Amino acid sequence: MNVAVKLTEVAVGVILDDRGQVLFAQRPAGKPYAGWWEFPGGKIEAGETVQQALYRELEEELGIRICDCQPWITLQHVYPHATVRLQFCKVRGFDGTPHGREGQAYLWADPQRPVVDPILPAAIRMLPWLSLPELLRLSAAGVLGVEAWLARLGATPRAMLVLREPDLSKPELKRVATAVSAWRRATGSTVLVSSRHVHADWVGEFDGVVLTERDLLAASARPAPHQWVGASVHGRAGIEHAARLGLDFVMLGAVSATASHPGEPGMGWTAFAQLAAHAPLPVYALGGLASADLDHARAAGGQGVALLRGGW
Ligand SMILES: Nc1nc2c([nH]c(=O)n2[C@H]2C[C@H](O)[C@@H](COP(=O)(O)OP(=O)(O)OP(=O)(O)O)O2)c(=O)[nH]1
Repeated sequence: MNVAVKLTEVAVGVILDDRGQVLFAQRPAGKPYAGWWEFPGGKIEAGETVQQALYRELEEELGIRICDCQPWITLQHVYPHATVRLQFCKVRGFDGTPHGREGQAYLWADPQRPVVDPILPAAIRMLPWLSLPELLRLSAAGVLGVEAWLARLGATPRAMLVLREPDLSKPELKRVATAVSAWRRATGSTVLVSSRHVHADWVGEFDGVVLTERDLLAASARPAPHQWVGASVHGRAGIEHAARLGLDFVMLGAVSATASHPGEPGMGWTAFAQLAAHAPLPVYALGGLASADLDHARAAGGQGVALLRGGW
């Protein structure tokens, strides 16, 4: 027998300052999980949108009026007291100075070294995702030429890079991978390698892997022991499988027409938003984009943009 689960809808604000710190709030006495830390927010009332609920909650709790708020992650969590659907939004702009109007404690902290403890289980999942950049660069030696791309890479400061070169010969790949490893060490950058290359002996040092959609759908567990595991996907099935495996992000595309697939129009921002704004993990927009598209991606609930030609 199917028993319908009552879902409590919650709007949550991940409030960021200019230094990348986030605002944590302590749950007050009298509520479930009293004393635990969370991101500010609360239940969505009948007839409210997520943004309206968040505006109201943050004004009531913190005395701030938010003015820059975008959807980010949506996930469900089963607690003994309730099954909640949490819609986490990134808040980058607000008027007023946060102060605990209902007597709760608040604290700005670095999400990588939060000084608060314990943090609610559903909120703690956001912390590693908060260190993902908004701009993910895909290597472009195949499309720009090895020498031209390596020169541009050398002039690029610390970044997160995906090494993915389907069209290079083995010796070219080896040369590119050696140069990427040296750049990674020199800049303190993070390098992920496409799963199509991961077993090659030239691969060098790297920090994670990005699964092709085919490798993702064939996997039944998160590949170990990488720090970061992402996947390239084309739709809902890929997003859902990546979330089931506990991956860190997906790249979803193609959003716009790309030079590598001429004549294919891309899904467009509306279709991207329908998938990204409800995804339970960070989603990068991929395909025919430039850094100027970052605002579109943010507004559509994306983590940011993944750039191939447009990144160099
Ligand atoms: N605000 C917030 N709630 C979270 C987070 N993570 C998480 O699992 N939750 C859960 C805890 C609660 O079950 C639910 C939020 O409900 P709540 O009781 O705090 O909401 P509220 O402020 O509207 O409460 P109330 O006035 O109706 O009592 O979501 C988070 O980071 N922030």
